[in-house]
Amino acid sequence: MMNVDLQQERASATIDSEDFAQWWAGGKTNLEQRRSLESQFFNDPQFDDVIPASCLSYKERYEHSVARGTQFLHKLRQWFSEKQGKNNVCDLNTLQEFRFLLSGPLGTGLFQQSFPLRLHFSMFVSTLLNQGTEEQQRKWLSRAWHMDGIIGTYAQTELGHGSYIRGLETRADYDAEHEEFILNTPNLTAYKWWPGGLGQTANMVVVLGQLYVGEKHCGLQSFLVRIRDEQTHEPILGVDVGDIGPKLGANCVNNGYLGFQNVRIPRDQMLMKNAQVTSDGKFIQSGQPLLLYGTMVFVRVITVRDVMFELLQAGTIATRYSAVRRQSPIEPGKPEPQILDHLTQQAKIFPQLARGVSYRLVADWLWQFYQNVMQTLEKKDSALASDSLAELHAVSCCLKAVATQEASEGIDILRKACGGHGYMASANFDSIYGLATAAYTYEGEYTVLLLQTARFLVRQYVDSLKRKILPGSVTYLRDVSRLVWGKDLVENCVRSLEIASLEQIRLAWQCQKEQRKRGLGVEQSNNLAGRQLVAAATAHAHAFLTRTTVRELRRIVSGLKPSVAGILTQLMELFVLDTFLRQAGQVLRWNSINGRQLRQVEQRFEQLLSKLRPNAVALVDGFDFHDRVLGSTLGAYDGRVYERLMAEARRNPLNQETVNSSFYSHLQPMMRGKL
Ligand SMILES: CCCCCCCCCCCCC/C=C/C(=O)SCCNC(=O)CCNC(=O)[C@H](O)C(C)(C)COP(=O)(O)OP(=O)(O)OC[C@H]1O[C@@H](n2cnc3c(N)ncnc32)[C@H](O)[C@@H]1OP(=O)(O)O
Ligand SMILES: Cc1cc2nc3c(=O)[nH]c(=O)nc-3n(C[C@H](O)[C@H](O)[C@H](O)COP(=O)(O)OP(=O)(O)OC[C@H]3O[C@@H](n4cnc5c(N)ncnc54)[C@H](O)[C@@H]3O)c2cc1C
Repeated sequence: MMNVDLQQERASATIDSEDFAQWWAGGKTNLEQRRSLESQFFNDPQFDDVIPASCLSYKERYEHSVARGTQFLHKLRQWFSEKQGKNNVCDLNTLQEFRFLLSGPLGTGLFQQSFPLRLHFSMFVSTLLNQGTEEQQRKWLSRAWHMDGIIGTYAQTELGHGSYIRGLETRADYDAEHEEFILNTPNLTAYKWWPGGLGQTANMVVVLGQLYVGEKHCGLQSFLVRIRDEQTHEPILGVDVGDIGPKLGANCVNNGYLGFQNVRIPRDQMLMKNAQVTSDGKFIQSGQPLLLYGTMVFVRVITVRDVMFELLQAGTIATRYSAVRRQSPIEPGKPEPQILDHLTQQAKIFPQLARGVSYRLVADWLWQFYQNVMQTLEKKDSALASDSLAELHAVSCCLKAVATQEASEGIDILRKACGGHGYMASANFDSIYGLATAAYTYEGEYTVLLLQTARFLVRQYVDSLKRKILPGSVTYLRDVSRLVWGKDLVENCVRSLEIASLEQIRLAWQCQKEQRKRGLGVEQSNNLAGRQLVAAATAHAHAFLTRTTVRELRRIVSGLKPSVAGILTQLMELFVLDTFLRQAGQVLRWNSINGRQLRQVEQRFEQLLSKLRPNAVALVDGFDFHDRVLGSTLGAYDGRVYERLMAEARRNPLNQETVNSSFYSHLQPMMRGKL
């Protein structure tokens, strides 16, 4: 039976959640296909949970995720190859599509704490694709794609170094006589530490190590290394491998450690698309060295989409729960309202929904931009390629940093918006938050990535002073006009964010110059200007996110059904106004905006909350998360929150006996003074 409040919400909404769901899924066919695929898995008893996953031990969780992961991949592959037909070869688009099935809603529905085979596709296969020569791809790619004797992962980070990649200590020495590389872990800090699936799952890795040919250091290169025997799965001689242990979240990923002692691999297992070692030991750098970092760029790009889903999963749970939960009369003597009617509750939840929708539009744009840059890189026009890569790096770094930070913060706001019940593991905010906050750190830590973007921004700012043509993402730096507060509030807000960004970049540049004038070197000056540089990259990200959201929505809006267009326009506006208000410190620092104008924004913000209120439940229904994807007692479609909370408590293994054995062994002796 459906909760009556949710029934009422759905009946009185002015948008059709099905229309929204079709747009969200990329069309009716896509939506139907996704639902049919999900039902094949979610209705299959072999994918049911007997015991709540949160009640399993760490080891049991791993074993469960491998058992389920292999069944999942087997079934999914069959479905995917039928769908792809003859096109079932591994290229960038196919990989992205498949990876999305693993880590998007379907994968999340089956693995709330992720699973260890994910890295094989997102990082191992993508590295072969990006960094392997054609010959290497012929040898390895199809096998890897079909997991034919190969389960891979990406081993870059070490115990001692993660952010500063050039500091990695793993060594690969070329032995010309045997045409082999010899891999070594010279000390404890050189142990690989963190790679997902490395602990007990993977049998091959892409390893990043410092290449030496004789005495000559040839920089970091990537190597394909077998670490476990294909048949027995025992570690190869000289390989020391294991799992690093429980973490704050993502506890089924099987993150591992790895050390090498004189492990030999053939010469053709260095990935040689951009750099080669000839058989007689000549090192040739034939491509742009930075392409070695290509896998990281790829994952940063797709992470924006991953955290968008996590934020909206949490948003769906909090919205439905807030429509079911009744508490605290607004007027004395009146019935307790749905907590969603408290304006402050709307102000916690709706901006997160708006942010998620904005990330969706920006993630689509970013993926397109990534593909365009990849095509440019193939054209071998080195100047153009290097400019495009620099822009892609800068944009993807700040978007990944800010999106993961805001999504994690948003998920925690949504968790708190569910009061005490939000803290239950069965509400599922812990898993969702655990994954989102991991993304804040992995694939480039937040501050470290913002500093990368800031370098690019300062350079573009200096170019703007020289009146040079600027890349698309920063053309606004050419516009030095002051803010003219007009009728269009959205435009006022976006423009003031752009001005704040421009001025903050200018300030960061001035700080660097001041330090240089004091006689400090470039690096020390950058370090001392660090706070301003991070503020500049953050301000740029906000300006870019708002401008891109507005532009992308306007580009597509005419092709949408009026009710979908209407709610998306409200959400876009809410996102822009919310960003402006949250960044008010920066905005007011760099723009002349008076109290009346600020109040105008606040009033419109509050008005938008009221406008969205009647459609909130229909909107989150439109994201079309299956109950299994939400995995939450608070967020299920039928709204039977209290029944589910109680049923889940009763399923808890502790409640399977009326008296636990610890009573006889400890409590009773304590009470009888017999300890
Ligand atoms: C079921 C559903 C579940 C979903 C969720 C599941 C979660 C669990 C599983 C998730 C899987 C996670 C997988 C994670 C994997 C990893 O984390 S892999 C390791 C990633 N590591 C990093 O990202 C390290 C970050 N550090 C760096 O990238 C770099 O070291 C640096 C910070 C960028 C600095 O590099 P350095 O070599 O020191 O170079 P610099 O001297 O600073 O820069 C030189 C110039 O190069 C430019 N540059 C740097 N990187 C790139 C690049 N990638 N592309 C292009 N250009 C680059 C840099 O800007 C410099 O340019 P100039 O300013 O012009 O000199
Ligand atoms: C869940 C998870 C999964 C992961 N999966 C993988 C994987 O599959 N493969 C893999 O190779 N790695 C993986 N990693 C490792 C991950 O990429 C690194 O942890 C990440 O890049 C951060 O590096 P670090 O741990 O060295 O942090 P640190 O760099 O030590 O960061 C600590 C602090 O130092 C600051 N700091 C560091 N450098 C600078 C600087 N230049 N300027 C200013 N401040 C600085 C940071 O801002 C931060 O506040 C994973 C990590 C996690 C958490």
